[in-house]
Amino acid sequence: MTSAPLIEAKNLSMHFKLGGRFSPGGPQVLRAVDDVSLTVQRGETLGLVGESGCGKSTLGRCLMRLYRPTGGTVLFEGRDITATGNRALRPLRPRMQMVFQDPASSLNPRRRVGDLVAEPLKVHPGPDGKAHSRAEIRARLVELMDLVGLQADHLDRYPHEFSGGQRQRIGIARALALNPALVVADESVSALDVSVQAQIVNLFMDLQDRLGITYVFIAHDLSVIRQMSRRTAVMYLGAVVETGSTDTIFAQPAHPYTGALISAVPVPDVSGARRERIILRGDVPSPLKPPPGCRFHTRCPKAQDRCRVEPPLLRPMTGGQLAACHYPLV
Ligand SMILES: Nc1ncnc2c1ncn2[C@@H]1O[C@H](COP(=O)(O)OP(=O)(O)OP(=O)(O)O)[C@@H](O)[C@H]1O
Repeated sequence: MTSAPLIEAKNLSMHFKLGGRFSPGGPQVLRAVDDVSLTVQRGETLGLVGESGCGKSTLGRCLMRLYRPTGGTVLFEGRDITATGNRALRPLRPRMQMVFQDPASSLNPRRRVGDLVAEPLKVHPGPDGKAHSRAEIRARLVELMDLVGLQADHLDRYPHEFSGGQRQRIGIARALALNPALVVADESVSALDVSVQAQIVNLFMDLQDRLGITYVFIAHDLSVIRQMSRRTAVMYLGAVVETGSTDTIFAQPAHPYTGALISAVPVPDVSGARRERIILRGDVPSPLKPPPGCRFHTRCPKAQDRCRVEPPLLRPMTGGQLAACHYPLV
């Protein structure tokens, strides 16, 4: 057994080139992900949290190599896959799967559930290199339905016959079809009602217990992140500003941005203490032109002169987490 992390990103960047020579502003570079390093151990969940547009989905897609990063490296099971071509990636594809936010748009409405869930099994051969037989596929479909809490007779129905939560179960069954080691769940419960959300979160956790799957769980909802993930990375404007144990980050946020996110939601505090609400001023700056120094300084209630010029590096805080801040909260 190797102790290498399942997935590791080192100084990962994804810069999109926008416009061209002839567009009004000329070519521009959008720094969706900027110098991010993180590791995810086998069988754990890393929560990725941050406001809309901070780069969570782009980072998830780089980790899965759906995007080829413009800088840095991605290691999957210890192997550098940063620049691996599509052909060489193909045998790895079954090992990493994505569950999206809106199952309605990712499931073709004209195909039966059985066909939708079977598709990955038809595209990819089994571990022995042979195509799956019809009997194998049927048996696997029944098994998958059971795993996600649906019934075998659901396989003959169409997606529109299901509720939002059930459709997400179908999306999860499809993602699990090939026994992935890594699942990147991108806002996978965000579109669901709160009670249904809880059921799907429980399903994700139950599947992790049973199958040992590793999750990168992307959400803007902190309570979902808190429930799901042992470790959390907080992103702001393309960068990770704080990362560490979820319990520590929620109990003692060090970065003022994390503090503001946590203070904005009614998260029960074990000590019974009321948190002071930290109000952020202004809007998130454009990733086309991130502020110099600390990229959060334009909105930070604690910003000082140094923050406007010197970019803070991630460094250990008293609670044990890492935070990129010159003047942390703790
Ligand atoms: N293919 C692309 N081309 C150009 N810009 C992109 C592309 N994909 C994302 N972006 C930009 O990159 C930034 C990060 O987007 P991303 O979707 O990763 O953020 P996010 O945190 O996942 O937000 P959301 O929760 O709203 O999806 C945004 O400014 C977005 O407009």
